[in-house]
Amino acid sequence: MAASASSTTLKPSPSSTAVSFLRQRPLSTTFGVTALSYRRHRDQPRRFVVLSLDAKPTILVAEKLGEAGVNLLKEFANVDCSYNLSPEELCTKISLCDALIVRSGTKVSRDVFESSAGRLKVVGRAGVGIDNVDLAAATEHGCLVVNAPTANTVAAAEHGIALLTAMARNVAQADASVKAGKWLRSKYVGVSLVGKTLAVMGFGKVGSEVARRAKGLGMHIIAHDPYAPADRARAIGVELVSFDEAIATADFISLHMPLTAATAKVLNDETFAKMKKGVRIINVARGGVIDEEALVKALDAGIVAQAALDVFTVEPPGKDSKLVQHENVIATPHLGASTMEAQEGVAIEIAEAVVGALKGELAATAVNAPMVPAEVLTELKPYVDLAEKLGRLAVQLVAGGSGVKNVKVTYASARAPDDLDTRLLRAMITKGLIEPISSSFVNLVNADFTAKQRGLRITEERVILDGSPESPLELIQVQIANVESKFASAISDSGEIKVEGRVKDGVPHLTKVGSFEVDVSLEGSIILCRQVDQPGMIGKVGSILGEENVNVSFMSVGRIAPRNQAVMAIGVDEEPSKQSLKRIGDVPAVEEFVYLKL
Ligand SMILES: NC(=O)C1=CN([C@@H]2O[C@H](COP(=O)(O)OP(=O)(O)OC[C@H]3O[C@@H](n4cnc5c(N)ncnc54)[C@H](O)[C@@H]3O)[C@@H](O)[C@H]2O)C=CC1
Ligand SMILES: O=C(O)C(=O)COP(=O)(O)O
Repeated sequence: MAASASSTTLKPSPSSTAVSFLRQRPLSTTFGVTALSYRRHRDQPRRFVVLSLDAKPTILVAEKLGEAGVNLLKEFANVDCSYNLSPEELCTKISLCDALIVRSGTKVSRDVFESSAGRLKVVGRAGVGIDNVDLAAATEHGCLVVNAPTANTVAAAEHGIALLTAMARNVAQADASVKAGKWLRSKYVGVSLVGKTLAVMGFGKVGSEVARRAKGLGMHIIAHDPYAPADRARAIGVELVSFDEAIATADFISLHMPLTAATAKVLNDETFAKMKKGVRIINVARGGVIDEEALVKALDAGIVAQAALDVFTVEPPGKDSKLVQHENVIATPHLGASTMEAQEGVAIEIAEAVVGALKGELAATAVNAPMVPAEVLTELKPYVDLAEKLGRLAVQLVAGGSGVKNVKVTYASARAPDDLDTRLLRAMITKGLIEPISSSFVNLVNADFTAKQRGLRITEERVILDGSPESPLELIQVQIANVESKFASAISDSGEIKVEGRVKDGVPHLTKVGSFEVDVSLEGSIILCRQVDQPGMIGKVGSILGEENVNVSFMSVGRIAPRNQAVMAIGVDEEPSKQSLKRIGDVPAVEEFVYLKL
């Protein structure tokens, strides 16, 4: 066995699949005709008439975009700026366009991709969130989606601070009352910010900029972000704390996490009840992170004294929305990114990305998966699944606050290094490591870029096995160094979180956790339990899950020695309830356990 080690360069490779992906449809066939129309004479069959022939592509800009960006687009393409299109009008126009640029106000639905009949090659989102673009449909139609993730960070942070200060001093309500001819000086006495505790929930690009600014206002800043490195927070004088501590001690809570399955309605009846009475809430992230009905109740009960909201679950919110109409709520119409400067920056960022993508260049901010040559994908498919799932498992084993910086991936294969392109596998491991903890979408095009942006260093090692290389890989191992684990048994003898997997009969399997051998197919989700090896454990845990009809797909026990420490891996098809997980934890022989979603 020989080992060769290498580091990822973290530079986009010009030979990336993105290039072949975009070039699958030759530009000349779609760019040759920029405007088609048909005339139908009463007695003649329908026929198409070419109105103009042009070598330039056509870009539809469907929402207001900064002038500098529009000018950049015009140097390369015919640009059609048509705002406020109805869904039907958008679908009609799109069949004549090679690229589309939108912000958050345009729904780029499956219908849009279907109506484009294959001509649309790039959708550019002039901003961060791409929840208004049907990514699955885009990918199915071979359309690349790019966004502009950094140019509006400061604008969003500044808007958060604007809402914080305006709320504390009742600026919006007082302004309305003066304009209504009133002079209510004692009604609008506010609260001071200096010395108050602000909890920043989500310490990413926007959250950390908010923290920096709020420190300048003399506030004490704490932050909750299970995945942010503590040293980055410490560097700007911010203490990372648990979710419960953050919400229980804060006078002000500012939300800056992405909307994910884990953050949806994270502020709800239960969590409002844990807050300090009179807390004030700011939301410039996504409306869906708050249970809006629960917020109205908390405002009525005085638990929440005031809320300042830029984003809503449904935008625009209904005119009779109790939340918007609440006297202690101030609201803005999703203005976080709306400064002249941010919009110019975003416009340039997105124009460059769209033009580059139309030219077939690598798109560093691509957010959907490009197509990989079919023959490569067929062979690698189960390993691709294995890679992503090992990444997802590994990152979920990290204890909050640890930060993930150094990941080592080992591929054991009998193939010569040149015969195994690991870029796709590395991208999928990166996707698995990053997606559960961020709003980033990771694919083959943007994996290295995203990892670098997050300070995540992925090193790869090839272990060359003897024998005939029938399958591309024998095993993949993912190790995360310098972190603590919420499941101590996942730490290997050498001190890293370690998971290892193989493909068996075309199905990815988890075969090692820490130093324990297990064997569980990576379908559904997994419960890992460490216990004292003894008879009856499988039955006990199985019957707890059985009682609530959770189907166990696989169970395996890896142990050090009979009647010694053992790790049991249980694959489950459905998500067990919190109560069942608690009951498993309460089984006397169970020393620790963790539930991991795949
Ligand atoms: N209102 C507006 O106009 C704008 C809104 N946004 C929104 O602001 C949010 C933040 O954007 P960025 O800072 O650019 O994203 P980011 O990806 O840089 O930061 C998000 C942070 O949230 C953390 N996080 C993930 N899960 C968490 C959890 N369960 N609890 C606490 N933290 C968690 C991540 O570790 C990451 O550090 C996004 O939702 C984005 O869509 C961004 C720009 C403008
Ligand atoms: O960039 C984001 O995520 C935003 O929420 C900004 O949206 P907008 O471009 O202003 O419609």
